[in-house]
Amino acid sequence: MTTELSRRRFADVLTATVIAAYVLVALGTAVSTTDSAAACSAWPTCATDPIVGSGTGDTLLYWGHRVAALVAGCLVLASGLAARRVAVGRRVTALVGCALVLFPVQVLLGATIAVGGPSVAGPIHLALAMAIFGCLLVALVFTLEEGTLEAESDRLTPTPNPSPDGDDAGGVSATAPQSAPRPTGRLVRLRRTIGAYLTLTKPRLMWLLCLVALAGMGLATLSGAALEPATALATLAGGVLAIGASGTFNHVYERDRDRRMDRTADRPLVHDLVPARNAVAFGVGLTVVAMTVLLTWVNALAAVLTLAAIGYYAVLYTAVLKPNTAWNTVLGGGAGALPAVIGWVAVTGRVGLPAVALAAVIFLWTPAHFYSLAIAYRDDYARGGFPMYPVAEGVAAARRHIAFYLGATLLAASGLGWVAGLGWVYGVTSIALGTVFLRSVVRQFRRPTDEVALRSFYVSNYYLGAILLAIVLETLVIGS
Ligand code: HEM
Ligand SMILES: CC(C)=CCC/C(C)=C/CC/C(C)=C/COP(=O)(O)OP(=O)(O)O
Repeated sequence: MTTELSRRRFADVLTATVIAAYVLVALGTAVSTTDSAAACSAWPTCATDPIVGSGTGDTLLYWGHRVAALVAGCLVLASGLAARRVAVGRRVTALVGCALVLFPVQVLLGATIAVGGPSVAGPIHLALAMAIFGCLLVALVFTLEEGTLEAESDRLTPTPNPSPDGDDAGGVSATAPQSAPRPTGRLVRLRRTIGAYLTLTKPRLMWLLCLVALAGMGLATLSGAALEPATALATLAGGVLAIGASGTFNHVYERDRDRRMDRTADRPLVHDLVPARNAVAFGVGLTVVAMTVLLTWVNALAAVLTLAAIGYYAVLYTAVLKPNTAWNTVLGGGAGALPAVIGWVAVTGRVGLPAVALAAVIFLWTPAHFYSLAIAYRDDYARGGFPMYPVAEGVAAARRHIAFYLGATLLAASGLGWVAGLGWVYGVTSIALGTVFLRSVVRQFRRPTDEVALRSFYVSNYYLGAILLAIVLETLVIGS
């Protein structure tokens, strides 16, 4: 009991340390991409009065970074001391020990940068900060796992949409849907058919994917290119049509498996609300209109990349990866990452590094986003015959991967801020929502229920939505 309690306390301290280390990375990136470092050229205090000196948000960032470094340093020390007292295992002790050794080196590097040391110190400082965060996060995951695994089987609740007869994973569902009764009125029928076609386009995915493309366009303006409103509108319109097309092809290909899954059993093709042949024609039509819009009002490269994205989602992900490998989500993430590059290309006509950095953030975020949902719906995916990661490798392995991909996403998002030169709006948003995302994932270990996993899924969307909005704000609203 006492051991349990002290291990739990250790996990609390380590969670706080991981959050502090993340805040430090994100603040450090924001400091180096703003002019705030110029306001202070001494260490550990500034030569001038920091507040009276400028009083800007940039100065607050700068001081925030120093204070966060102090707090994080104390917490790393506290974690190191606690690891010696609590029976946490050698892996955890070694990882916390690494962070403890690296931290003073990092402080010295920081001081060197503050007093105007060599420019190579900056990237090394960022890399070391990421290494410290990585060590602490992995240590936290191992610690939390020790407390989670025993309780696992008792505490995982049934999937959110359990079939009425409690059909087991892997079996063909006894809940195969009946075709819905046909409505009689013509207007009702028309409304229902339009609704069915709309559902085929997967409209719920569109807001976030449009934000990805808009952020890509915003980043391009930082490189000096001008964004015409007509280009932005045409790119988004082409993107929405393309997502609609690929979503439609996905519905057609998966209609038999969708029938077996509770979450998808009400889809239009399952109920023959739209004949498969008409759906294919609809998808082809949307693709043609998307290409026409992009070729007429944007540029050829944006059109080619959009066609590649449709092929990626509809063929590579849906037909090849999803039914055949547990790596489907990781490899499939490229489809969702492409709109970042498409947005940038729409403005500049070529591919650029910040766009690739944004694409990397989306790519790494995708497993952290989807595995939580796949945990909650694991039985359903098993019924559909899909080897999603939690189905193929188990919930514990999936949860561990969520934490690692989350860490990689947070670091990649800081790298994006650095590469693109984003400022304090992006920095503060990343810190606030990144912390919420981190806490929601830690909660999955503490309370391993499907409800908590689902909540984490939604938080992943808010996190990405918020940092994309911050990029749009900073580049297209404040910066314009
Ligand atoms: C392999 C990659 C991905 C997989 C397997 C995946 C899977 C899913 C699934 C199964 C849903 C629930 C859909 C529904 O019930 O209608 C969903 C919802 C969603 N996904 Fe993803 N996703 C992926 C990538 C992405 C990407 C790249 C984005 C955007 C950048 C995205 C944004 C969303 C949004 C906004 C929702 C809607 C959440 C809501 O209902 O409010 N997803 N995802
Ligand atoms: C510009 C362009 C065309 C971009 C394509 C972007 C895109 C649609 C990304 C993929 C998102 C995705 C795989 C969602 C659903 O997964 P799922 O199909 O496995 O979900 P399901 O189980 O609900 O069918």
